[in-house]
Amino acid sequence: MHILLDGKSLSESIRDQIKTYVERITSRGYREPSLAVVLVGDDPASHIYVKNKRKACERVGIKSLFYHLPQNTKVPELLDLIASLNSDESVDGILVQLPLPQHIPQEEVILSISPKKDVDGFHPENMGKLVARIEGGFIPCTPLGIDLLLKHYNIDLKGKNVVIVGAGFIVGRPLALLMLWRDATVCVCHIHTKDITQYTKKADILISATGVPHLIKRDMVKEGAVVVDVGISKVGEKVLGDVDFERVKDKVYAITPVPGGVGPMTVTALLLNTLQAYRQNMNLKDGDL
Ligand SMILES: Nc1nc2c(c(=O)[nH]1)N[C@@H](CN(C=O)c1ccc(C(=O)N[C@@H](CCC(=O)O)C(=O)O)cc1)CN2
Repeated sequence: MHILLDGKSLSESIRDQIKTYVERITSRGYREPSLAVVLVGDDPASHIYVKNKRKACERVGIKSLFYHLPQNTKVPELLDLIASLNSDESVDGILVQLPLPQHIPQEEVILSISPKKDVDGFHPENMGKLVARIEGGFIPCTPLGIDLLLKHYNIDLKGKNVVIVGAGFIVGRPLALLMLWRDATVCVCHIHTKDITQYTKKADILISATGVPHLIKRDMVKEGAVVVDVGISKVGEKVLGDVDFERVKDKVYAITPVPGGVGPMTVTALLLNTLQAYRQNMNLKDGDL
């Protein structure tokens, strides 16, 4: 391995810059940016992610408003809350933590969030901008975090074979669109793909987002590839990624660790999206600050 793609340290440096920006803007009399975080139910992992997101907001001076609704919340109650957040001018971004309890239709909830406040980038208007390569929409946080990480380490994507394992709504599908936007040749493998190794072995850049611990073995990776691991699974006391890091690391040019790779970049991308929502809401232009 030549390079460890260190999302933790890149995140710290981006968050320092965000903090400086927020301090500067508030010292000039503007209000602080704000993010409303909505959590429905008691999924333990979601609780941890939400706690981390709120802590990250507070550290950079973004106000976080937290709405914790019970597991048996009725759909209209959640939609009413979102409607009131949509019309509250002091709220810049709205995030509904996924997954939602089974009785709540995810699509209906996502559609109810104002695209201007959709800092997760899941609303079809923002996904559409990703398809059409229109600047100014919100890019989903994990794909944006990966893009920033690859850019920071000067990993060029133009004409490269990017193979994504996992076609989920939060990572795989929007990431494929973003990689296409970066002029990569993109292949997406999913649960019905036969013999994924034939694809992964051809990847210049292999990105796995399945949540299956150690799915990606040494013989599935091309020599000198860049490997990005989005998976996080708890196995006993251990946190494992999708990639068998110890056996893969000396075969590749660059690889992300788990933890400390893509995870912190996801949260940092959320802070950047919230800042973007704030600047658009406050009508701030680049020259203003
Ligand atoms: N509304 C959303 N819901 C969900 C999203 C999302 O982007 N928006 N993504 C995932 C979970 N997720 C953020 O919500 C997330 C997962 C993991 C991490 C992270 O920092 N991981 C650490 C390891 C943490 C551990 O030890 O368990 C790391 O990789 O270093 C951040 C965010 C589903 N839901």
